[in-house]
Amino acid sequence: MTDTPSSGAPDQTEWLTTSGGVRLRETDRSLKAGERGPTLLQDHHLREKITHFDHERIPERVVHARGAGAHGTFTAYGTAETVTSAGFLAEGRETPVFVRFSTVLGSRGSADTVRDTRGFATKFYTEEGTFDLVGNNIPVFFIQDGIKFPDIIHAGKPHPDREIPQAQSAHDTFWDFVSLHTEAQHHTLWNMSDRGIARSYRMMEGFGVHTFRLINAAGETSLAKFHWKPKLGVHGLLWEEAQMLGGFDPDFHRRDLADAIEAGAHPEWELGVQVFPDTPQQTYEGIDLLDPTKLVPEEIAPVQTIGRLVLDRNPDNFFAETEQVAFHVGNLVPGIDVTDDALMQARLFSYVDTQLTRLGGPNFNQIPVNRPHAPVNDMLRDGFHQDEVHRGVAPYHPNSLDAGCPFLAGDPQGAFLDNPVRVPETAKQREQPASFDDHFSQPRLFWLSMTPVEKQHIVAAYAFELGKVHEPAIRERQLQCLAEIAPDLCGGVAAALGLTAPSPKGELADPDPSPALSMLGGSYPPDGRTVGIVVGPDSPAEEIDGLCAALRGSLMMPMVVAPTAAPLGGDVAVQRTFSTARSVEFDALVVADGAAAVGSDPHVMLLVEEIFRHGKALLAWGNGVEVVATAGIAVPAPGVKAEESSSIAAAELPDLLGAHRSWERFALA
Ligand code: HEM
Repeated sequence: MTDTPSSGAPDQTEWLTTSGGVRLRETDRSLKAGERGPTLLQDHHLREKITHFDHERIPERVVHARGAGAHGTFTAYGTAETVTSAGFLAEGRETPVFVRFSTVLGSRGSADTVRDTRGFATKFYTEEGTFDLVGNNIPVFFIQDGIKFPDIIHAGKPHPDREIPQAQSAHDTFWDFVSLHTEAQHHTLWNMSDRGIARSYRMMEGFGVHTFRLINAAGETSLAKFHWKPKLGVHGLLWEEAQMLGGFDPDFHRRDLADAIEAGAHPEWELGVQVFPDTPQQTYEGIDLLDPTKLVPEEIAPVQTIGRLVLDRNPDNFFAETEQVAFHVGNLVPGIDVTDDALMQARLFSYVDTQLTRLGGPNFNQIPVNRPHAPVNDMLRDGFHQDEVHRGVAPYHPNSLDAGCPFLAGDPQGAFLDNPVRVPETAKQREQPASFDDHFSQPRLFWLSMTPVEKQHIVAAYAFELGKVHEPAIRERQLQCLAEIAPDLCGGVAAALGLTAPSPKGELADPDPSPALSMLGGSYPPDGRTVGIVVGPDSPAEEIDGLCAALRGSLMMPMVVAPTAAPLGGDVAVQRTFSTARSVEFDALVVADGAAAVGSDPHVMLLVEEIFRHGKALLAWGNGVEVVATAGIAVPAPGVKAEESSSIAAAELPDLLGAHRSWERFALA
């Protein structure tokens, strides 16, 4: 587990030096007049060390400040070649990538497991230049026009007077805005679902959100939406787990990503596209493709997979890579272009603008993680943090002094060609299409597509969030919005708040549910799942060792939980003691033979009880079964089993973890 740094040997030379390379014989004591001082201004090493430290921090991102990154490779299937000429999507082409996952609202040091949208930004270092797919784990957005971005973010961030609450949407200003600006209701509903509290970055879908324009080799265009589909399925935490993790392990997602990669359980996604004809209306089946608060159900526009992403390397240095990476929606390659989506258009301005401040000037593309892998010859010169030593005398075009170089490329040389999309003859206006006024039919589609347990979680999430809102008028206004989405949703939330549910003012839409929107169903590999193994002092060390090896062999991550940190039997490492373990770290718990010796230790009882309550797999063998019984849990129950041996437990776990939880247990409760 990555409690300690593990990213390899430092790359410094053997001797400690100044930044000028002069070797130092002392770094613990400053240069003083005599033993007792004062300290001398001439101490260059002291001044350099302190000055550099004083300037170590850069501004955090104005949004998405908290994140974690990883390197990997994208391999194209070639199935997109009919719709785009992008070279990196040609069959078999392998492209290095860097991905940064993030939360939106919290500061750099905020907890990972808060209820929020997650960023999913991918930098493809293609041979034709850098392509950034800067997406989220939710396919729709709060606003239809980028001019509203400062408004939604100001509303979601902590209140400006006291700078609280941190990384939360459960407060007055957020609900004030989304209940007034009702186009935000669809995205908000996704946030209130278990998508808002992802189990892991590895278990999230990703979406480009906007509609892009693709151009193929023949110059034909189509419209498309990008989707990332995780190999491990889409899973959430329970709200109680998310809150507990905020205290027990605020770095839960960051740790999970790094640990899984280190354990060889490399996270994987398939990239897919929904492709639509590029018609003048830019609609599909009545859905406006330029409205980023709307999705196109997969049932009417299937996602066609076009490649595979594998993340297999942790960054060596968080600041250099994860913190300094600079994504930009305008980083496009030939074959992929933007559309007139007014949200996307504002983003084209915002990212570089903010990075000029965040990364200290205009040369941030020279930072290693941002450097294109394609050759660069850009005639951009000088400025803060200029690392290049440009040769020649003529950084202008045209010129005759540098032999006319650099040349402009044409079509056959792989230039990015601006697609000659027709701009309608029209007046300048601050307006939008009438279809953008429909704010409730798609949230209703989402609600109708949920399973009963997902609906239960959504009602509970609204009840929690609105329960934290102090202003009664805001709660009531939000309840009215819920009434426009679904009276049963509104009724459930109103009952939990002790309020009367209002009736809808508008007519309810009648969309066909989209089962693809549900997170439930399917069975997935157990890669990188953590399994706690509770042992007693006399548990069979060799067997425990074998169990750990078997779990690691199936890419799971065992953690032995023992009364003390002393290695079991002298050489089986213990990762958690009873007092440092908490159930929320584990996807499953195995109680080993020999554990009965600990009797009804309150930590172990709590561990077993929470694992059961949270619907996680709970296995025991030998007298470990007595521990489960002492905790008051009947064996067997769905996902709770007494096994004959540790090897049977190891064999059963992948299946039990495949569905993430024993959902039947919630129905029983
Ligand atoms: C569909 C809508 C949007 C999505 C999917 C999205 C996604 C993201 C993601 C994933 C990041 C984190 C990038 C990273 O990891 O470094 C980010 C950062 C950011 N986004 Fe957006 N965003 C959206 C809308 C907007 C809009 C409308 C604006 C402004 C008009 C905006 C401005 C920013 C800014 C300023 C940052 C910080 C960038 C940095 O400092 O590097 N975003 N966004």
